[in-house]
Amino acid sequence: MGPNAAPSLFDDIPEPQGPAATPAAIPTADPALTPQAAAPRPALTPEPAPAPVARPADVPSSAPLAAATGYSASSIEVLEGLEPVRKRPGMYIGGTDERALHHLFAEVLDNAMDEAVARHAKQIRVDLDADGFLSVFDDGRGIPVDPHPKHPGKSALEVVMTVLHSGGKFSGKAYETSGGLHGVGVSVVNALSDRLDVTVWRDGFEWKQSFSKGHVLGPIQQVQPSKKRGTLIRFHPDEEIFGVGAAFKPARLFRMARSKAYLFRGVEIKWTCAQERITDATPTSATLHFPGGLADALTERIGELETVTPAFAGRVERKGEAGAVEWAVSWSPIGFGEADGFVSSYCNTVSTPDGGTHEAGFRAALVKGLKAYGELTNEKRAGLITAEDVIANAGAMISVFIRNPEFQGQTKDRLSSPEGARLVEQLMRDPLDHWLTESPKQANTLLGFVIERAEDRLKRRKDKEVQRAAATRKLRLPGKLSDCSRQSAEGTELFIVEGDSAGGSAKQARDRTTQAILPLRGKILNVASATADKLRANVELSDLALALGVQPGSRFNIEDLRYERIVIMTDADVDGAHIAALLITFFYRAMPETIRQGRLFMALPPLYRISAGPLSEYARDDAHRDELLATVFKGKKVEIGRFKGLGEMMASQLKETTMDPKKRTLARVTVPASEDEIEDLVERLMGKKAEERYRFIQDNARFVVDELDV
Ligand SMILES: Nc1ncnc2c1ncn2[C@@H]1O[C@H](COP(=O)(O)OP(=O)(O)OP(=O)(O)O)[C@@H](O)[C@H]1O
Ligand SMILES: [Mg+2]
Ligand SMILES: [Mg+2]
Repeated sequence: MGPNAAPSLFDDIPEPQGPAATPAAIPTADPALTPQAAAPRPALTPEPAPAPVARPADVPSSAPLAAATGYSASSIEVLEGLEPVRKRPGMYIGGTDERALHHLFAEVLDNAMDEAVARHAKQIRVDLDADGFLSVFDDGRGIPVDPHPKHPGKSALEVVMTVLHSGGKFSGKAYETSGGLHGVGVSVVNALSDRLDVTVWRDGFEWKQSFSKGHVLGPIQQVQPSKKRGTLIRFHPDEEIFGVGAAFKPARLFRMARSKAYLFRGVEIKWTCAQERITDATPTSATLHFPGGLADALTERIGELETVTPAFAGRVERKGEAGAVEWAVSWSPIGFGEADGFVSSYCNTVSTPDGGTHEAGFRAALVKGLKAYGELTNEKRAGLITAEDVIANAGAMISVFIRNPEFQGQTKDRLSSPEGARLVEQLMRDPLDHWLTESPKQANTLLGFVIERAEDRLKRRKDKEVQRAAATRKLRLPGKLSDCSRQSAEGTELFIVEGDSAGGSAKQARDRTTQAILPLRGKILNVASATADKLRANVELSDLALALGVQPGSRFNIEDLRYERIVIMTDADVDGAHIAALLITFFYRAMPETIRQGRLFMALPPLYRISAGPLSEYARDDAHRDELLATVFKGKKVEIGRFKGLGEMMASQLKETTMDPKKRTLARVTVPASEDEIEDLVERLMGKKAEERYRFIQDNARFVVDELDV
């Protein structure tokens, strides 16, 4: 950090919207985050001595070998039909967790979307019932029901549902640019459902067939004459695979359905969900239809965030052959929610969270376009720009339609067709050049912004080099910090304490080698509602960042952190809790990575000291006190002392109860583990809806999460 770093602190922390709120980032318990320290790893078992194996020289035929090891031709199994799917679901849906469970919906919805994109269906209906069954209907052509030429006695429908690699999307005759391509999707859903019913309307009739765990329950039924068209798949995931109680999450289904509607203007998705399944703000019914496509999706995502320029959005179809690109991108100086930027990409309406060639093409188009514009306008610094600089603060959505795409795996998390990059780069370049030259003012603003990112990056790199070179030299640290003597971060802790007197006790109680103390003197702000300007001006918070060796906001880098752990140590009273809540909020807003990586803790100082003669114990709260009185001190004449604050404790007491790693208990601050929950949390804490946030805080007014000894 340079000498005038302070004014640049906090300049890119998202501004909160709505009225003030206090505690935030009050995470829920997450057993996955229990530290390794608390649960020692099992010792490695010693290398096993090589098992005695008969050598070929000793045995003329392999028969005795087979007998000895039990491994012979009969050990090699061939799994029939859908058995492999049930035996190894991971290969088909990436696991059996919540994400995998929702992938079942993606498969069925993808098939319905393929009908829509091929312009045979206009409407899709998604419905989650009270009994946990999920239905997807589309008014497309309907899965063919006539007898299959290669599977006598079976309808095409049955083949599609029970035979892997059966489908109408291999040749490109029935579909042009489909998300489906393996002929696997819906058969996998069938294999992993304890019940699946298909209804098809076509050829003048309604048809029906049912399955369980991939097995057909009876031949296809011709139910009644009907003029309707379409396919309805209603299914229930098998608890044997996904675990007892596994159930679809309405919020997640809704989000998936909504993003599909954004990806193709020609479709309307009707959503309904049984009220009793809903635990959050997800609507029970909605019609999703977005004629504005990705441009609308981005607008919604950006909300009222300040952006550098109006969004750059467009859609281009390739002439003569199948292929199209649609995109929308905007840049935000303060980041998007908890991240600096994001790229959401899709191929043939299938979400590709791990990116791939289309994202590469997108980045290449932007970098080349901006550099070319820089040359045109004689801005030499444009030469510095890399893809990283262009993308860092961008919020981008990109959707491509290509024939025969290639993905990694059945869950299609990453697009690997080289054509993805070529297509996007080619089709985007002209519109980008036009957009830039059409409005030089906005183009210059954007170019300037991106160049700044590039210069920042270069400066950061240089700073880091300097920092390394001066590793042993004293860094510029706030005066009130009592640093520890160890140079590396490993095994070190920073205690943030409230007030000078507590700071004094903590200084005496600490282990100088590994424990540093930073007393906060003035009032810290209500960080949840303060503007970035106010945060910047707050000396206490600036000093905290300096002591930690990091820059808050988008330039935060967890590797800069000077300590392994950060411990908030405040008095065990209401004021202390308030300050702790403000600090957690600050970390959550300005350096959420510290929480995500489990580096932020709360100390748990005692409130009472109870003694009877030579016997003495500390109690953390009233309940703990009562428990001790009823057990350890039962029937004894006791003296109870209440600590008014940390500063009142003797250094030895503070050490013994709160700071000594061998005796104390710390609480780790965590955030909910799943992406969904984090998104929800961010939405509620940072979002525009004050009443939402208020309710959330009320529901979660506690922060001690995982108690653990570290
Ligand atoms: N809603 C639908 N409307 C019409 N045909 C469908 C529908 N759903 C499935 N099909 C037919 O069933 C075939 C098999 O579907 P399945 O999902 O198993 O594989 P796929 O979509 O071809 O490829 P992928 O494994 O990549 O999803 C499809 O290719 C299509 O011909
Ligand atoms: Mg499919
Ligand atoms: Mg199939």
